Amino acid sequence: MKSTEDDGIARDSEAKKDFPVTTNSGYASFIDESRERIDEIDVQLIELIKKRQEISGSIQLHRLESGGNKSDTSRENDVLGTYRKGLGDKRGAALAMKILEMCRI
Ligand SMILES: C=C(O[C@@H]1C=C(C(=O)O)C=C[C@H]1O)C(=O)O
Repeated sequence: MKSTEDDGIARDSEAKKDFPVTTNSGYASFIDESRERIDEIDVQLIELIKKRQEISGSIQLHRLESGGNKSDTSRENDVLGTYRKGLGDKRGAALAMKILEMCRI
């Protein structure tokens, strides 16, 4: 299995402690409960993305209606920087680009 050092992603070291993953049923419970947590996170992420789309869209629309450009490259670079700082250069940039794309009207 990859270690944190290999890929830069921290592991949830607490997750497995509640389960005797040395047995088949313990392992299945660990997977099931971990997936439930992932599902909850995904629901939250989707809600946050939808909220971001609404806010971003209203800024873009306002700018368009005032005769300006939809996009603002300087601000997009700041957003890119935030994600790179938080998630690492490669993953951060990839996610920021996707989110910016999804928020364009
Ligand atoms: C929301 C804005 O408009 C656009 C959308 C952005 C975004 O989704 O973060 C960033 C810059 C702009 O291209 C903004 O200028 O803040």
